[in-house]
Amino acid sequence: MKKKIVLALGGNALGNNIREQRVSVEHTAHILTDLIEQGHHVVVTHGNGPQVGMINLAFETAGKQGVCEAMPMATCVALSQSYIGYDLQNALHNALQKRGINKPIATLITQVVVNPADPAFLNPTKPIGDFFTQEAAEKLIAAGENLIEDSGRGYRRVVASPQPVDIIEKESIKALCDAGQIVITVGGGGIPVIQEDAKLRGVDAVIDKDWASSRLAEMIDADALIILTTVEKVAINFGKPDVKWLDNLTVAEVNRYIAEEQFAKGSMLPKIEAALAFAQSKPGRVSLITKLETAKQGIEGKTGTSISL
Ligand SMILES: NC(=O)OP(=O)(O)O
Repeated sequence: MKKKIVLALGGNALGNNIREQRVSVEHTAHILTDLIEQGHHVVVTHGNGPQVGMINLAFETAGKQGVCEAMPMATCVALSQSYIGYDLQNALHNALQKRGINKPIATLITQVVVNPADPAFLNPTKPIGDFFTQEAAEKLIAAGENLIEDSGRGYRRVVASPQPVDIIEKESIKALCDAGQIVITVGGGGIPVIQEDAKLRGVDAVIDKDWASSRLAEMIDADALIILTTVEKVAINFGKPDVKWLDNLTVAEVNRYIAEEQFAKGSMLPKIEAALAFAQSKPGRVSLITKLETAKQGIEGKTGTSISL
């Protein structure tokens, strides 16, 4: 069955730097083309953790040298949307052309409304940019910066990550989808903005792309939300001898595993919660968590971890 699918690309679909990204998006584009060739209507979203950190650091460094002013984080997210969107749009165009598929592709600069009273503004948790050694991190923390240890891989800067409340460009996304176009949107979770009287103002934050993708999937009435990550399936008792890889889950089962603290905070837990929110928003909606390489089999119900009511 042909489906309207919101597909959230993780870091492994993009790479961690400019060179890796160029190579990774070609591979990603061929897999997206497989889905498009099957007749699925694909809306692509993506993360930006490494990229937005790199952009922010570049402007901060240039600012310290008096070359230009430091760039506000909301503008750094906008730059990451356009730069990643360009690479994806270019690679997808080439992959589609190679198979003789003529389909318009549009990358949409997307603003996402957040609540200025969101407690996340008081507790930065979203890792961005490159990794630091403990020694380097301690110096930056002493200088007033926010860094945390990220999943045993080193220290990274962290910024606030409020919940997405609304997507300003949702009607444009719907119109492009309805016209049969491939849309790349809510890149990096969307540009975080707050509503002040009748105006929108960018704020210093990076929204979680899985949560923004879940909200988007609801708003455009998608059939499926696919969150791509580094593992083919979600597991409970992960890293233990009795590890169990999960196939098809109900909302109730997921809630039970969350209560048992089966999923790592800042890693699998936000993916599960975002997937759960979409799956329980309406009967018939399905969320799937899997790897980029197994997305096609996942849609066919052959692998991945799916969640439905
Ligand atoms: N914005 C966001 O969630 O990016 P990552 O997925 O790269 O962390």
